[in-house]
Order: sequence, then structure tokens, then C-alpha cells
Amino acid sequence: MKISVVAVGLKMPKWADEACEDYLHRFPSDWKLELKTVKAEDRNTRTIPKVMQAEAERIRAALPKDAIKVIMDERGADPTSTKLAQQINRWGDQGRPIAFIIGGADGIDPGLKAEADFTLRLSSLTLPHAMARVLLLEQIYRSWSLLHNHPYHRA
Ligand SMILES: C[S@@+](CC[C@H](N)C(=O)[O-])C[C@H]1O[C@@H](n2cnc3c(N)ncnc32)[C@H](O)[C@@H]1O
Repeated sequence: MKISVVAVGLKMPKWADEACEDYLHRFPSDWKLELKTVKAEDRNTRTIPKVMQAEAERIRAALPKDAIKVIMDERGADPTSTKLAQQINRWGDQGRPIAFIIGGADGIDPGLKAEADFTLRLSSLTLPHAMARVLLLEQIYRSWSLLHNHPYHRA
């Protein structure tokens, strides 16, 4: 299973970097998980739609070839952790890499959203992108634990 989390924003608070590192180090070698970060666009010189388009281009450039694109958005579907694990398993069976995409301060460009294979919500609340990263990595780790009957997940 090859999973990428592609997220806008190079500089995150220390607590978020530490939490992401913690989860990234938990995965065994058969699940190749990577966090790819792309630079947020300067918001002082361009309009917000242009900023979002530029960030979308950086995200597209960071996506693995032929990836299943999962857009992270508070308006997306909200499966249980068990259903998410089953979905990740089905995607993995397709033999394609999976890319979860986290936007910047203004969200994700509508053009990129339209290319999504799936739109996933972590909560109905709007989360800061640093927190979205940490929660997403934790849920992917939980998916791994569910699919491998590891005691991290307790129903
Ligand atoms: C600060 S939020 C941007 C909020 C933006 N106003 C919007 O409408 O999407 C930054 C990114 O974090 C992710 N995010 C925030 N809350 C989320 C949630 N509840 N579920 C899934 N992803 C979320 C999304 O990818 C979003 O683009």
C-alpha cells in the first residue's frame, strides 16, 4: 500500500510536526506512507482564486502518477473508521497509490476538487490545516490497525 498525504504549508507548529512524525514512524514497511508538503502561495500579491489555483498546481505536481485522489474537505463523506479502513483496502486492491489532499488557508481549488475520486470529512467542523494533517495520519494509522487486527483500535 502506497499512501501520500499531500498538504499545503511547509511550516507547521512544532506540536503538529512532532505528532505527524510520531504517526509516520508507526507504519510497518508494507504500508509506505509519506507526507509531502507544498508551499503556500503568497496571499498579498494575488486574488484568492489565483492563490488557490497556484496551490492546486503545486499539489498536482506532488501527486504520485495515477494516484487515487482523496480531497479532504469538511463537506465530504464521513465514514466510520471501520468503513474508511475498508475503503482504503479496496483502493489498495486496485494497485494504485492513494493520495489524500489537504488544502491551504482558503481550502482547495474547485478545479482540483472536481478531479477527486472521493471527498472525505474528518469532522463537520472546520479544522486548522495543521490539525487536519495530524487527525488524518492518525485515522490512516487506525485503518492499518483495523485491517491488521492490531490492538491500537478497540471497538
Ligand atoms: C483551514 S482549512 C480551509 C478551510 C476553507 N475555508 C474551506 O472552506 O475549505 C485547510 C484545509 O484543512 C482541511 N480540513 C479542514 N477541516 C476539515 C475537516 N473537517 N475535514 C476534512 N478536512 C478538513 C481541508 O483540506 C482544508 O482545505
